[in-house]
Amino acid sequence: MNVIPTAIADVLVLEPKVFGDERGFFFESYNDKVFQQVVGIDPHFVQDNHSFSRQGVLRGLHYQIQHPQGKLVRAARGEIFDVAVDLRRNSPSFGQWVGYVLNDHNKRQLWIPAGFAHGFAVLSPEAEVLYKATDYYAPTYDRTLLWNDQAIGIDWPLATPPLLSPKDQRGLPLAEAEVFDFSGPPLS
Ligand SMILES: Cc1cn([C@H]2C[C@H](O)[C@@H](COP(=O)(O)OP(=O)(O)O[C@H]3O[C@@H](C)C(=O)[C@@H](O)[C@H]3O)O2)c(=O)[nH]c1=O
Repeated sequence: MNVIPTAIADVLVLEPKVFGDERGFFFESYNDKVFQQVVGIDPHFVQDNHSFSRQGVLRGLHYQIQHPQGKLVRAARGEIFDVAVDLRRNSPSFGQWVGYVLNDHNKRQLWIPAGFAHGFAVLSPEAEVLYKATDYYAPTYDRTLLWNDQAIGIDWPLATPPLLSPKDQRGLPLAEAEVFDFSGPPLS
């Protein structure tokens, strides 16, 4: 497992070791012991999610203001630009974002602890995204941060306007969004 730090200390890119042979490939997409060693926390993942989207779809930026979820994200098919925005009010990186290309070739995973908004744009004709979450879906507390808020300034690699859900079209800019009152250490 190769661990790549990002500009936001608590967000990490994880690169699993892939074993290729004439049959194809094998890799451990999650190993609890290794995760604890490289990330330094003991997560309790309780939900696995799987979504399919077509090119140009953008999902996000989502967070739960109570029962915040840490997420371990990967693209099992296709390619996405995956983004985390720090919403921990007292964090030195509050309001900052990081974004990485995750695809079925690089097999990179993005670890996003609780306290962040998360979203992704689909760069390939189709993409299937799998992610683990450390808390359950809690629709009452589900919030959407506006994907193109100028104050955040995410540089989405999109040639045309994205396809958004009605909920995501109504996302709030950072200045109006509810944010988290903790700054860290990261909650899993
Ligand atoms: C997220 C979620 C949705 N749903 C249902 C509610 C709704 O009817 C349908 C579609 O929900 P959404 O439109 O919120 O799906 P989506 O836009 O894919 O939401 C997801 O986006 C990415 C970026 C995330 O980070 C996730 O945490 C989640 O918020 O699925 C669940 O049953 N469980 C869940 O955990």
